[in-house]
Amino acid sequence: MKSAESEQYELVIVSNRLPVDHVSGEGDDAVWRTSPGGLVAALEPVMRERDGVWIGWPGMPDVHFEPFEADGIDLIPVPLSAEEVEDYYEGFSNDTLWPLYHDVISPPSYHREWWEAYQRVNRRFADAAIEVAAPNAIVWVHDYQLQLVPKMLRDARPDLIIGFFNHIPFPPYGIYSQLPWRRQIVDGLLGADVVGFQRVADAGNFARAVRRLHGFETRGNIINVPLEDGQLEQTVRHRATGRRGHPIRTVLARPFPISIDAQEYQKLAADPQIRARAREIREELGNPRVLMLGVDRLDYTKGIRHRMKAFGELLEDGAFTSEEVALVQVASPSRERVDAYAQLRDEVEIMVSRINGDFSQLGHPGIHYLHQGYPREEMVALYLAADVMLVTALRDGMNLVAKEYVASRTDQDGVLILSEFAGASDELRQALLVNPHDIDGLKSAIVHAIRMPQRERTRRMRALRKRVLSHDVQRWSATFLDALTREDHNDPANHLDIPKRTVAPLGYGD
Ligand SMILES: O=P(O)(O)OC[C@H]1O[C@H](O[C@H]2O[C@H](CO)[C@@H](O)[C@H](O)[C@H]2O)[C@H](O)[C@@H](O)[C@@H]1O
Ligand SMILES: O=c1ccn([C@@H]2O[C@H](COP(=O)(O)OP(=O)(O)O)[C@@H](O)[C@H]2O)c(=O)[nH]1
Repeated sequence: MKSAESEQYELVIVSNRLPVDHVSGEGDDAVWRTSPGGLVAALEPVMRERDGVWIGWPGMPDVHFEPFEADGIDLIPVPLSAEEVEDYYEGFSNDTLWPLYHDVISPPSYHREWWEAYQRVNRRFADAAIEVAAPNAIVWVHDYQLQLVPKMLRDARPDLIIGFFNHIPFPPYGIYSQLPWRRQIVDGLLGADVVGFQRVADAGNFARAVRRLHGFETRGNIINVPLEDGQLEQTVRHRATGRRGHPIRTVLARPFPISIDAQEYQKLAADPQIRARAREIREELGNPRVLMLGVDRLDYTKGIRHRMKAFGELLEDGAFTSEEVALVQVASPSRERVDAYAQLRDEVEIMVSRINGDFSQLGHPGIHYLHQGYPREEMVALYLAADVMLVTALRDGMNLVAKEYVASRTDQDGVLILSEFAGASDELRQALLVNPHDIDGLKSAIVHAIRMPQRERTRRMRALRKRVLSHDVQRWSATFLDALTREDHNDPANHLDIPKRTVAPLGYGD
C-alpha cells in the first residue's frame, strides 16, 4: 500500500500525455478533468485496486505542476520545455518515429539533436517512475515516445516488473533499419518483461529486428536475452538457460489488440438526447438518402485524401449526386507545428474545395468538412446518424473509431468500410475490408455499402458487435497485466486471442 511519507505506489503507469485536460486556473489553483479516453476507463479500476499513479506530460510547455489528483487518480506531471516539445515530441516522436513506424508514408527526418532530446526526456520519465515505484512494483510504460524507458528502469531497479505497450505499428526490418539509433531503441524495449503490440505482424517485426541486430534466439513469442556479468544475481524473474547453455532472461513479445469501453458507447447510444441529436444531424444535412462519415485526427496515416478521391470520382461518374449522398469528414487538428501535418491540411482543404466546387448542388455540398474536435457525445450522435463509416487508414496501430462505430450501433445497422492496414482489421473481419491505395476497389466498396441489403447489414454488424463487446478495453488491460505478472512466459495461458484467419497486408510482416 501507499504510505504517506514515502509516496510509493504498487502500479505506475507512464505515458507521454497525462489522461487529463486542463480546465482552468494556474499553479496550485489549476483545475483538471480526466479526459474520457478508453485507457483511463480501463486503468482506473485497476489503479484503485492496486494503488496506482500515472506519470505523464500535462500537454503544455514550460509549466511545472506539483503532483495532483483528478477524479480520484493520482497524477505526477513531467515538465517539458518549449524546446523539448519541439525536439522530443514534434521532432523525434512525430517527425522521426511516427513516419518511420507508419511505412514511411511521409519521409522521416533524422536529426541528432532530436535524438539527444529524446534520450534526455526518456530519462526524466524513467527517473520520475523510479522515484515513486514501491519495491517489486509494476511499471507499465506506453508508446513510441518512451521506448528507452524500460531499459532505464531495469538498469536502476531490477526489482520492478516492467511492461511496455506500443500503440502504433512496429515496422518491418527493411524500414526499421533506416533508424540511426535502431540498436538503442531495441535495447530500450528489451528492458521490459513483456512488450505488447497491436498486431501479430508487429510482434513478429520486433522479434525479427532483435534477431537481425543482436542474433538473440527467439521461440514463438519469447525472446531469449543473454545475461551479462553482473546482471545474474540482480535478475530475479524469468531467468532460464539458453540453447547454448548460457544464462538468459526471457522477454514476452506478443500482440494485445487494444479496444474501447464498449459498455460506455452502448450506454451513450441509448441516451435519448444523443439519439435525438443523431436525427437532428441528418436533418441539418438535408436528409440525404445515404450519410457517409469519416472521423480522424488530421494525419497523413489516415488515408483521408484517398477516401475523398474515391468519393469525388463517384460523384463525377454519376454514381450518385451530392443531394443523395453526403460525406461528413471530421478532421480534428493534430500536431499542427509539424510541417507534414501543415502540408496535409493544405492538400485536404484544396481537395475538398475542388470536389465541392465541381459537384455541389445548392444547399448540398458533397463533403461537409469539419476541422474541429468533438466531445464523445457528439461522436456517438454522428456514429448513429451515419449509414456508412469510412476508415481508410494507410497504416494505423488499431483505429478505435472503427470499434466505437460498431459498439454504438445497438440497432445492428450501418456498414463499416475498413482498411486492411488498420490493426482493427485483424478482428473486424465482417467489415468491408479495403486496400485504400486501390481507388477502384474503394469505389466498389462504397457502392456495395450503399446498396447493401438490410439483412446483410444486420448479419455483418451483429458479428462485428459480438467481437467488440466481448473484447473491450477492460479485458485488454486485464490480459496485459495477467501476462505481465505470470511467473512463466512459457505458460500456455499466454495464448493469442486473435481470430486465426488474420493475415497482415503483404510486405508488412517480412
Ligand atoms: O498525443 P498526440 O500526439 O496528440 O496523438 C494522439 C495519440 O495518437 C496515437 O494513437 C494510437 O493509439 C490508439 C490507441 O491504442 C490506436 O488506436 C491508434 O491506431 C494509434 O495511432 C498515439 O499512439 C498516442 O500516443 C497519441 O496520444
Ligand atoms: O473530434 C474528435 C475526433 C476523434 N475523437 C476520438 O479520438 C480517438 C481516435 O483514436 P484512434 O485510435 O481512431 O486514432 P488516433 O487518433 O489515436 O491515431 C477516438 O476515441 C475518437 O472517438 C474525438 O473524441 N473527437
